[in-house]
Amino acid sequence: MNATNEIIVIGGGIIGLAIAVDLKLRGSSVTVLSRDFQQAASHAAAGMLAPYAEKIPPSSLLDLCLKSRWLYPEWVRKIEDLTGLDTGYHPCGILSLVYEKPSSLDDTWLDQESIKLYQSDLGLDVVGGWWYPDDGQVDNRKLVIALRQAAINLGVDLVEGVTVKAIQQQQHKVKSLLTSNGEYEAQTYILASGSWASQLLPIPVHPIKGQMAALRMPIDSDNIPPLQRILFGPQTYLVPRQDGRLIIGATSEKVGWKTGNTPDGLQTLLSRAIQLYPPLKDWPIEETWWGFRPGTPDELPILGTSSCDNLILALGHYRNGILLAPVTASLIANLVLQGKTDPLLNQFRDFRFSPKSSTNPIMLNSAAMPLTIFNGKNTQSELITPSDELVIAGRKFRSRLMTGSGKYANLDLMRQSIIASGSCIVTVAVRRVQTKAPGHEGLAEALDWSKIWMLPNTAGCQTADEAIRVARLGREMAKLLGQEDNNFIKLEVIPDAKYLLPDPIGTLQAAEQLVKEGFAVLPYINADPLLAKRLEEVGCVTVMPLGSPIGSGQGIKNAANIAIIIEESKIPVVVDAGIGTPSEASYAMELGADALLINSAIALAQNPSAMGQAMGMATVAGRLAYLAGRMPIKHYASASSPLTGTIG
Ligand SMILES: Cc1cc2nc3c(=O)[nH]c(=O)nc-3n(C[C@H](O)[C@H](O)[C@H](O)COP(=O)(O)OP(=O)(O)OC[C@H]3O[C@@H](n4cnc5c(N)ncnc54)[C@H](O)[C@@H]3O)c2cc1C
Ligand SMILES: CC(=O)[C@@H](O)[C@H](O)COP(=O)(O)O
Repeated sequence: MNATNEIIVIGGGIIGLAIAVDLKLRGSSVTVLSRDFQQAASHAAAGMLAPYAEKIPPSSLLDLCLKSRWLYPEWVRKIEDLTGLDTGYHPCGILSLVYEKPSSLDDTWLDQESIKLYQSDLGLDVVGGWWYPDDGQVDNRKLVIALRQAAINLGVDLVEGVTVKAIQQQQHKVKSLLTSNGEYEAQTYILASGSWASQLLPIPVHPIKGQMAALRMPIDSDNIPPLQRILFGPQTYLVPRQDGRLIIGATSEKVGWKTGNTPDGLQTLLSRAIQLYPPLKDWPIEETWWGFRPGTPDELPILGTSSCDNLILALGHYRNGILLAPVTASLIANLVLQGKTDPLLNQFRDFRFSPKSSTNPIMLNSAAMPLTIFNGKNTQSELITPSDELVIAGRKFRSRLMTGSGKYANLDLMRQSIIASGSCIVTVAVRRVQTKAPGHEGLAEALDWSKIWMLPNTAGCQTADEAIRVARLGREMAKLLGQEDNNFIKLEVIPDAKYLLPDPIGTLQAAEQLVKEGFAVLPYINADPLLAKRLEEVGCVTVMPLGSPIGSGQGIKNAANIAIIIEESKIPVVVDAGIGTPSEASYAMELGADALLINSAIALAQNPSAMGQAMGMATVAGRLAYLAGRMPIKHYASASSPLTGTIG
């Protein structure tokens, strides 16, 4: 165990380093743990400080960006003074160029003739644009080097080449960090690990790849290069550095963690650049590279406190992390040291992705809802209101029915049945896919995983250790299918082959470990309210009590205990296993379950696709009935028609 620190920052990109320097300057003791400086987006970026050229509409994000741009000159001067190093800060202005004239023009618009006065030799397609004198650039590579040096000079403990493998939590607090360099403890932790944050916590941050290139600009007899201002065109920008390099950016690709420059990426990049400014076609290429922008579903950063009392989040800066570094550092340092959330941070809190929040939902496209027409209306799409979506670990799902993928006669039937059910979460047995067990060959290819959220499960594991190992494989499996940020695991620890009843102790042990490793754990349990509570306390994101043994079709045999779990749980309750008919599905939902998981009843029906649809409808019906509130039960009858005014 490393000595107890006051503050540990996870991630040594521009955001982590800027925060560490700010905290250290205010007297805190700070450690930064970071894996790889070269892999950081901060190294890959173009370094534009461009709130206007980026056309960020009036919003909290624009306010944040403008404040940061305003802080920039003073901030870089401080870093340069601390280190004697240049940061390449250059408020050179940005010329924003378009190929199509906008429909409404104000008096800042520059037409083709006027724009030539700002820059000659522009591409013939350029019809005009705008001049933003206050936007500018910093040389992000130089800046990060200077920030690292500043951190070292100030006495920040900068530990590089170390990977944080897990954030260990207990009772809503981070207890310690498991790293490739042993265990670290601190009073406060700041997560600033950019695109990789979702590997440690269930946070909706994902990589958006950008490919880049640098050319060497020629110079004239006075040593002046042809470009001195940034040119910001459609899907491309040219950033002339003061040392004569021209940075060309950037592609924007949702390809997960696929590294490397590609022929297609570079061709796109260079042809867009030549279209904007043709003379560069003859300039020598100096370097090509790529990086991962930390994207979020609403393209806003995630800043502020988290569900763990001593963990602060500073990530998801997407396209503007270089620009946003000074303001992020200042607001986060205030939050850590004074415990106050600045109103500027309000729109950026992580709880906007949580159940009670109505803004900016994370939408996962559901599989097609069953087209069931009653009175000419599509009942399902009308009846599920956006505010009634199922939310698990901050992720929203349109359907409350989860389905299994086993026991179908063939994969086509499985696919049709799942689509008919409207389910958008499908559980897959990791072990059976890995071993290509009968019915599981080709399963990965059979479903459209861009529409369906995979719920890997640890079926076939008899002990906690086995389940932990298989869960890790599950996470890799989801990644291979393009779900990089999928850290969900349906935890099954089942030593009993006859009734397939789960082992409560093994389940709790495995859940504790998997939560520490950053999994969103959905444990399958017997309907035991105390166990459900313990699992909630260790950080599971749902509990999944069984209705009756898996595959038995006996229905809901333990309604009283399930009702207690529902009453006591703060996390979603998913009734899993044993449901045999739509009426049983509806009953579980009427009890107040948040969701259901059904496999055998659909797969083994004579017409699985029709049964899938029926189960989907029953889930919706039960949910609506629960929300509507049932009538009271009475001992005696009470006539429906009025008794007054009856004849004779
Ligand atoms: C091609 C491209 C062009 C861009 N252009 C601009 C621009 O012009 N202007 C602008 O403002 N922004 C730009 N950006 C965005 C900007 O680069 C990012 O928003 C910003 O760098 C994010 O900084 P960060 O510190 O949060 O993340 P990063 O810079 O990615 O740093 C994260 C660090 O955390 C470390 N880490 C991750 N996981 C772990 C772990 N488990 N344990 C230990 N360490 C870990 C990583 O190794 C990395 O060093 C661009 C980005 C790209 C990719
Ligand atoms: C697929 C899966 O996870 C099952 O183990 C689950 O418990 C569903 O049970 P039924 O097959 O009884 O619906």
